[in-house]
Amino acid sequence: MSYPPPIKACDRRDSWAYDTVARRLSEICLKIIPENEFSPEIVGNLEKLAADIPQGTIRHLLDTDSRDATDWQNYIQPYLGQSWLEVPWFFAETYFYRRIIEAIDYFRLQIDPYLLQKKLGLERSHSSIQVLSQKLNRSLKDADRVQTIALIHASLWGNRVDLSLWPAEHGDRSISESEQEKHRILADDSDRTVDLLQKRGDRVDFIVDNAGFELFCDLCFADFLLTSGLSQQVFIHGKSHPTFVSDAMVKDVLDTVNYLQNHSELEIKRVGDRLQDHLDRDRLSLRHHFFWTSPLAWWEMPSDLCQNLADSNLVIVKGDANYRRLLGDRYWSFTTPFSEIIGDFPTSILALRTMKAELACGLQPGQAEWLQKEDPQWMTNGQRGVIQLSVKA
Ligand SMILES: O=P(O)(O)OC[C@@]1(O)O[C@H](CO)[C@@H](O)[C@@H]1O
Repeated sequence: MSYPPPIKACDRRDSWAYDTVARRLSEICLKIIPENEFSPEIVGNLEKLAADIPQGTIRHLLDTDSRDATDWQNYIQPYLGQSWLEVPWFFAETYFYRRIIEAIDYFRLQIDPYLLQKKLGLERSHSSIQVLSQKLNRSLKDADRVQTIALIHASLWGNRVDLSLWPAEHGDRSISESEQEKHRILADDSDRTVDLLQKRGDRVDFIVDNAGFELFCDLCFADFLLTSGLSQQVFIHGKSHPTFVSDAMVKDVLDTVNYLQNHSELEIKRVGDRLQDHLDRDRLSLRHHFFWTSPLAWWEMPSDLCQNLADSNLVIVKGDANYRRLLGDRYWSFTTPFSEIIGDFPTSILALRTMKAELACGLQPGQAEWLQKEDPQWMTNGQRGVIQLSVKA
């Protein structure tokens, strides 16, 4: 298969990619200093990293005893000596978050630098958690097509809250007016997804994205699948180390279930209790793999993970960074069909993504041009999304 070129920050100075590398990454790096109590040495490491972006050059990692060190040596080799702006944007970002792991000595100290943001993100989405909990508890009495689509949409719009973009202190961005939202879904395979789940939804895997409200929405969808009987087994795949500020790890899933279970409001507590029961009965299982923190495209997935996902009936991939990984973060034509890019994925795959980066696929002819006139920020302001399904026969 021939691939279009990868997005690079240096391609366009007015791009979101350029703004992310030239400005946002160093801001994200410096922001975690006051949010944690790091040693002077670690603070120095972070300040040096922030000062190095974007004019500095790519170098090998120093924490060479970490489990992912050999893989990262291979990832870095082709880009040694290039500037942060010249390398592919997806490499620059995943490498940046891995450089933070090095700077804070994460694998030895095990400090999640984004914990405060994750905690605030959950606590400040309280009203939306309350609304969705009530909807979920009621929906379980009649888990029909309409309810299933409602949970698909809730999982999609839960992605709109991304703490690397809208830090939790900016208030509750999670409330979604689902009915008025439909026109903001640029490609909607919800119905075909329900058809697939009703036929063969025994095992569903979520490649989750952000902790906080988005993870809560994904856990509600998982609970709905298991409690309704649509699925017998759900796997949640988290990141192997803190990354992209709010990306969820296994520990964040357990913390979220614990938060729900100990909530004073009964509707919320009921969701937490069911999720704990699913975990206790091994119907809900938690996994992580270093592939999900790598700079690799989905078609470079290691065989062990590929074989594991091949046993799933449907892999649900959440969020913008994971979507970028599915597309290899490349300049596909906006009308290239999603299934053409995803083609050989080991099983059926559903992407639920709000748009926060300048790439897209599977749109209708003329749709992108219309959107550009309607809203020049349509690809990056998180106000539109896609629900795209590629079915493995
Ligand atoms: O995966 P998420 O949380 O939906 O979004 C993450 C992300 O969109 O945030 C940055 C802003 O564009 C990008 O670098 C990255 O793709």
